[in-house]
Amino acid sequence: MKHIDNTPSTPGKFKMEKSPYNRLRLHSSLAKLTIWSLVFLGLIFIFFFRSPSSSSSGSLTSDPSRRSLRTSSYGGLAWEKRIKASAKVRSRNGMSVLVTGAAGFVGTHVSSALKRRGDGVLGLDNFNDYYDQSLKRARQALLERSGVYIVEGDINDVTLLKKLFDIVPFTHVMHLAAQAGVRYAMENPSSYVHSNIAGLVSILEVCKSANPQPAIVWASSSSVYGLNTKVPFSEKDRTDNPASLYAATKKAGEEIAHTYNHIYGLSLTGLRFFTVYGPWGRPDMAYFFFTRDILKGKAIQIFEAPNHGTVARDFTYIDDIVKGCLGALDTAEKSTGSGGKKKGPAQLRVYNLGNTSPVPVSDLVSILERLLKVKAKRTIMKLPRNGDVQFTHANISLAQRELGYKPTTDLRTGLKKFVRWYLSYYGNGKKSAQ
Ligand SMILES: O=C(O)[C@H]1O[C@H](OP(=O)(O)OP(=O)(O)OC[C@H]2O[C@@H](n3ccc(=O)[nH]c3=O)[C@H](O)[C@@H]2O)[C@H](O)[C@@H](O)[C@H]1O
Repeated sequence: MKHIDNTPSTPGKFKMEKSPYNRLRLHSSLAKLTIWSLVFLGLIFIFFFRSPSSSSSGSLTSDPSRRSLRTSSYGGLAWEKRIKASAKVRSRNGMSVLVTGAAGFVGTHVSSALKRRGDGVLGLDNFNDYYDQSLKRARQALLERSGVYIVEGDINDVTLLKKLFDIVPFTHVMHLAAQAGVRYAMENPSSYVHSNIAGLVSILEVCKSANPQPAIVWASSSSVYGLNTKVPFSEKDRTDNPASLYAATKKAGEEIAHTYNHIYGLSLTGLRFFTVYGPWGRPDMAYFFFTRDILKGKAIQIFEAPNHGTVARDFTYIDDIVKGCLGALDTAEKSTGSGGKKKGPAQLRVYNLGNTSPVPVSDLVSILERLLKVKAKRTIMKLPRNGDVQFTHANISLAQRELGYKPTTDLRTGLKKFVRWYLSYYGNGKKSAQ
């Protein structure tokens, strides 16, 4: 091999680098260098794209249950300016409220109502893909037009939460971010633990250390009444028969709230929402996807309890729920702790926010048929054992007395408003919800 190496191909013209073999060697070394450089670059690329951004805690990316894999990026003067402007109180005695889950159904309505009356509002939402993200973006655009900024981030991102409290001394937190839906808990159980338990604890941890500590109002659920048979459901009833993991995480949230109130003097109010519906609603809820499917001519399943038992819900219209949320915020007393230490007893409350008139699901479908002027293709199905309960019915006397809560919208009136919104949003059923 050596002699070939040193033998010039053309006498007098020997140039090592021009030897075909050496060229080959050079090429092969270049190729190796390129391959190794590519491998190296690839590793750097993988490292950077898999590791959390420096400004995010990383808990979002490390949890496989989450469907919003975008890490939030935040910081900077412009960002802080937007936050301050959004949270600025514009009315006398107004409050500055951090609304978690602000791009959600209830979150959007509550944020907008608070802003309208001059309170300062800052939203927080992780825009996960549990349902159509474009609907969440449309709600965000709606809020932006009224001056509410939504910070994109996860409630488990404690670094972000602390930063928000550094920028704004929130007087109140309206904690609505959650993994909703009773049936989806069978598909993705860890998402419920991530949002409804770990996320709640993150919020409370940051609130307990904040100075001043804010008062917290948060979303519990009618589902905590589980398999109870005594109706209407009262706050005094036991809540240890959950029928779904969703319900169990909301019940756990109520116990966690008790602990933070007891140890740290946080003022905490849990609101047990009863099947909230209305414009800008959640596409995973029956009234919403029934509307979509009826318009498409697709069959819908109506659940029935054993022995042809009626399945019914105390459907509650969004505007009534918003009034209940504002009533809870307005009557919330201050937290008593400071520097992470309790200074005295603090308020701990829980309220039913329902409509007090349960309606069978089959009647809901009849109302939709009339409003949409389309006959539904009904299939009757046995109530599946996946978290659903047969009925819900709220006793709201406590909320009435203490929050001034008084629902005024019956299901027909509320669905009429929903259908009007649905048709204008999705364009007369031609473009339909996903
Ligand atoms: O109050 C709550 O705390 C919860 O309310 C809501 O749960 P639910 O009351 O179960 O609402 P939703 O799914 O709309 O089903 C409505 C009815 O349709 C029946 N239903 C449902 C689906 C179907 O295909 N057929 C059917 O008959 C079904 O059996 C039920 O009777 C929220 O989703 C939940 O996040 C939580 O906030």
